[in-house]
Amino acid sequence: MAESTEVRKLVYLVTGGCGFLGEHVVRMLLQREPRLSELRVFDLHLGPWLEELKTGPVQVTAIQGDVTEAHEVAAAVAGAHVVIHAAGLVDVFGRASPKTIHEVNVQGTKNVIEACVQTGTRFLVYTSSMEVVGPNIKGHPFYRGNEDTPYEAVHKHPYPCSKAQAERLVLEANGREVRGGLPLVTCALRPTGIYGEGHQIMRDFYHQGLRLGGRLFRAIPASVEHGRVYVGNVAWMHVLVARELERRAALVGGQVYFCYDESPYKSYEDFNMEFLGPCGLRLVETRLLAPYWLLMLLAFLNALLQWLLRPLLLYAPLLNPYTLAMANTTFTVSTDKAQRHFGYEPLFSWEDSRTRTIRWVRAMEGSAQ
Ligand SMILES: NC(=O)C1=CN([C@@H]2O[C@H](COP(=O)(O)OP(=O)(O)OC[C@H]3O[C@@H](n4cnc5c(N)ncnc54)[C@H](O)[C@@H]3O)[C@@H](O)[C@H]2O)C=CC1
Ligand SMILES: CC(C)[C@@H](O)CC[C@@H](C)[C@H]1CC[C@H]2[C@@H]3[C@H](O)CC4=CC(=O)CC[C@]4(C)[C@H]3CC[C@]12C
Repeated sequence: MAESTEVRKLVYLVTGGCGFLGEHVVRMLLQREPRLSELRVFDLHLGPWLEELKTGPVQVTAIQGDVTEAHEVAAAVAGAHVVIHAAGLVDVFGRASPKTIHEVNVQGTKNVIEACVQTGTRFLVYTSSMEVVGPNIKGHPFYRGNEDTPYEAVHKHPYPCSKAQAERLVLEANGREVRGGLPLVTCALRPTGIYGEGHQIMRDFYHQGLRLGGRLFRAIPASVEHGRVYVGNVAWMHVLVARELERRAALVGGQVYFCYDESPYKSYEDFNMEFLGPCGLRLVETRLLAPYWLLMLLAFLNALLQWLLRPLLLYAPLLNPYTLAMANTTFTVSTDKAQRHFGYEPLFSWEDSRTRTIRWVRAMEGSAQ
């Protein structure tokens, strides 16, 4: 960890800094980056919690802005030493149009890259995703794979397509000359399914279970492994790689890193029950009641209903053809690339991550009663 006596001279910008991951990155930077003089938090929707951060030694600058607006991005980037680009439209439930997803995730990332080049910011960390790799449209499993594991990364859904395009743009920008004549250094982090305090999908599962009398119904075989990672460890990897980008530019620049930790390899639903079970929910076995063909039918009916209702209201259930296919395809990673390249080790153990997440769900429980 950097010496606490270090001079505070660095300016960081976190785009999407008020999101689920973004907030944890902001808080982790304030706790573990002693060289910070200013932390800029750029987001379409600023959170009220930012105000409480303005009493410390670091200047926290809240910037309400849109990454699809190049001039707003350039104004936020100008003068920053490091940009952590976490802003994105994370939608696999049909809430946003493919066009909007592309505008935010791809054009928004282009705007961030160009802003770095035009204003002279040299270090860019992009929050990519496991989805850039898979699961692919053919449902091929990716079992304990790494950054070099061969895999046919073919996608049709707008979200993984946009993340793959954005990641490619970031990696291709590595080495571009920025204002002042020095090279841009970029890298991309690929978290698996992030969980932890503030995870909206976990909140949705919890509320669904409350509505169903404390029960959730299994849709996915326990044998299907799905990679998950605690949000605090994702935030920590961002802080660490941002710190090492300058010192290890030749090694880290232009690289991708899966982001995972010691969270156990389980099915998506069984993993969620690690937190929802201690909060009173139980997972009902439905093997005989809900064969896969019936789940697919229900998923397609949900998609049809969403389309029919769209002129009237947004109907966006957890179960749709894409989410069912994702959940039903094994995708787990096992790699030491981040450890070898910039010394990443999870900051939070599985036990600590689980305890913190359960505490958060229980706090929701209190607010739900
Ligand atoms: N949630 C997950 O399991 C995973 C997420 N990721 C990536 O992590 C990043 C953050 O994701 P989450 O925190 O889960 O999502 P989130 O939706 O909680 O956070 C995204 C943030 O970006 C902001 N944003 C959206 N459109 C914007 C725009 N046009 N201009 C400025 N800000 C905008 C939102 O207001 C929000 O605060 C995303 O890039 C996502 O692709 C990667 C792997 C897994
Ligand atoms: C209704 C049941 C079929 C239930 O099991 C569906 C679960 C489903 C909502 C999730 C299963 C896999 C998740 C995705 C995965 O973790 C990878 C992701 C990476 C990201 O960058 C964003 C989130 C997500 C797409 C994540 C979304 C929720 C699932 C599809």
